Amino acid sequence: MGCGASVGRFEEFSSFHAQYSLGSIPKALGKGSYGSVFLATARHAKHSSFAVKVQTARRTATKKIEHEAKIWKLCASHRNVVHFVQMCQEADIYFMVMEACQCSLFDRLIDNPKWVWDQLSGDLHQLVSGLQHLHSRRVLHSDIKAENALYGGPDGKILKLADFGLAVYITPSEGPLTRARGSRSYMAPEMLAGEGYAFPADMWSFGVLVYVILVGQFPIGQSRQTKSELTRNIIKVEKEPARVTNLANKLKRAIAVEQGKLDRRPPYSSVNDSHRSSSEFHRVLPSSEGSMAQEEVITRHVGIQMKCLKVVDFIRLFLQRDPSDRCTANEAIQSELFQELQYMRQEHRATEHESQLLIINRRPLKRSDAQAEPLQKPEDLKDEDDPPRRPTGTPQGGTMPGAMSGTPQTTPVVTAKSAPSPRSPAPPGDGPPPVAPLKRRSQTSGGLEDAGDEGRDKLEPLRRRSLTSHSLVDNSQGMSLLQVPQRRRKSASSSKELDSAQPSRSHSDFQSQMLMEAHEKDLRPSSEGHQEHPSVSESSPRGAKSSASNARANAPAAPVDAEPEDGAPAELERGQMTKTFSRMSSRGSRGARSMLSRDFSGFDLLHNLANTNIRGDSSWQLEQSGFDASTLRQSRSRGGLSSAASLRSGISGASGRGQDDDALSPLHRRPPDPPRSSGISTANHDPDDEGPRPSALQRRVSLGDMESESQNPKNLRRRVSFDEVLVMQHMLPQVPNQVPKERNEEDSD
Ligand SMILES: Nc1ncnc2c1ncn2[C@@H]1O[C@H](COP(=O)(O)OP(=O)(O)OP(=O)(O)O)[C@@H](O)[C@H]1O
Repeated sequence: MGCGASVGRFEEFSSFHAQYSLGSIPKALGKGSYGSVFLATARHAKHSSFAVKVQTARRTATKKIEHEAKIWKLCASHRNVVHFVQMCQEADIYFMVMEACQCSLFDRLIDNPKWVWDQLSGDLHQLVSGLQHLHSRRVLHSDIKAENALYGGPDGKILKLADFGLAVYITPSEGPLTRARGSRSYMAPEMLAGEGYAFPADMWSFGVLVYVILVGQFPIGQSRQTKSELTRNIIKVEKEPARVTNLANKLKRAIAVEQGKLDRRPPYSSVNDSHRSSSEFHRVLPSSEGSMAQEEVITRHVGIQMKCLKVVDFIRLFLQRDPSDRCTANEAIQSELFQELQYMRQEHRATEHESQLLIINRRPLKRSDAQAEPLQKPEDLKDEDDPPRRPTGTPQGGTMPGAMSGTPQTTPVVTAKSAPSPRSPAPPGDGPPPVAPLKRRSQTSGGLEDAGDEGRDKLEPLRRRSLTSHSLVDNSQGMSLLQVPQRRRKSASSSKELDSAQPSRSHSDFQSQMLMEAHEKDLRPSSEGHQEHPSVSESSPRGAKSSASNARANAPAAPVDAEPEDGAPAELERGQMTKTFSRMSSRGSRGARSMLSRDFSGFDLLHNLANTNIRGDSSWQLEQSGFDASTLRQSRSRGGLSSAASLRSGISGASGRGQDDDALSPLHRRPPDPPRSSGISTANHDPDDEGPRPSALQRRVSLGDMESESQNPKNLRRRVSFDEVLVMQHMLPQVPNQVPKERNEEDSD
């Protein structure tokens, strides 16, 4: 049974303009496939701002609009779901009134891809909480992606799930859904393979989203592949995406190498002060005192890497090919990641050190990369042409909304990879502000009326449509994200933005525009966007619902996105602090060059690991299967100061236990006066470059350079260390990603 029937009919819609005002010039907040979102104010309470999604029945089927509102109402009563206010209708225009948010997660990723640890885990926790709520109400969102997570709440810090246009209410009596829907890059393999899907499909999409947040690219797919190629690549994932596996392995190896350096270095107390002050060891340190210990630097590296690994392991809970191996939202909320978050929030309070452990997605995310995915027809609209779902054998019932409320989350048998703790953390408090330089939309009480008074020149252009595609970055060449040249970004197309200079319009004018837009849309082929997913037909024709095993059997043995194996480990000289430091600063010359060739910070490390080979110390190169972070923890715990510090940063940067602020904080204090002449350019490369073009200085900064020239004062800058660059990241003004403010074209294959 389709979900449309299960949620009942809407009451008569009231008039929108009797209750709300769009202002003399409607202020656009965003534009989607089916309508535009504007800022509105309530007439009876001028200080109340709302967002209203305006859709025309000609553009979007009435049934779909009503279905979206019904599903939304079922699950809107949660802090991590955008609040649904009401639906209004005037003629054939529908006004979906909702809580106004400030920006989407996608906007945030593009505008400022920085994350600090507790903020990241807090945001992820909020997303999982929203999903948990949806699934507990038996609502499958079906379109989890960065564009559909909005920052809202009183201070814009609460992440909320939005856009229920593809959501489905799954009754207990219904079998898995079969029609693929959503954004292809986020679609679960079983969905694309036509194997039937349910709530685990949302969790796969969530895993993809977290990977995008962390790495800046999709776990599967390449930039120039067609939809059918992407579909095949997703379907033929063996157990989990190869990129995820490789990234985890590289992180483990890198951590082992760094830990090995700590074990090899002489005890801190044995370092001769004269040596420290006379050697380059002192000079390369970025702190004002110049007294940061080597182990602190390494400790910081390990801390970042351990955090990266934690998040990658978290992602692996969801990116499992077999839906029954995937973590449910209920299980995810109890994962180790969130347990630590809870500890930090309640007992430890993140220190400055921890909160400044930057996780930066430096990938030049581009909106032009994000392609609109032809979205699928909601389930309730395809009753006539869809095959019936397979019954599950569960008792009939639960077809009315009232039956949903008490229905627990009953996903198919899903097992988390790691046993969650029985202790369920309470939802964390609001995280730190998502981003400082976010382009926040005005939500002042004056609303649109004021906007009109202030002049139309100040109107914010229509928020570019933000849809995600299968192709953020071409990873096929195994290039570091830092090495991937940013393509030339197109300037914003004024024709695709709301003309901020258009004259003030009356309601009828506005209505006319909506009708014109609807007419234009109707003229386009496939304008409804409800067609069968082409890729589904290509890769898994309907009626030929291949099983997972069949789909995998048909796939080539090696994943297309498999990455090269890690390279041979580099040799590490024991007991020489300066050389160890230099080596530490340049793990693998290739990686170091890459790191230093751009503005660089903590999570660039992850990018580097994700895309290049790592060379480590052979004695510390652990077998993948034998590696265990807890083993490292135990081994380090025997080693005194360095051990404690490393563990505090590495493990407890996440866990927050045993923080040694004095030992760790100097690195993380932001220098008061940012020197601009650091020698490291933060400018983006020419988008058309074949590859990165580091400056002469940057080219010199390599492992060999640092070691061979380390005693020459003239070459001080050449010995810029990993961590110096880290700190420079703080010191230098941020170069915002230059993202074309253009609306994406829809894919057309
Ligand atoms: N409550 C809101 N507050 C602020 N902005 C919003 C709100 N809802 C939506 N937007 C903006 O409008 C854009 C389009 O909204 P929405 O995704 O609901 O439309 P859609 O037609 O369903 O889009 P899609 O093509 O993703 O299906 C969003 O990407 C977001 O930027």
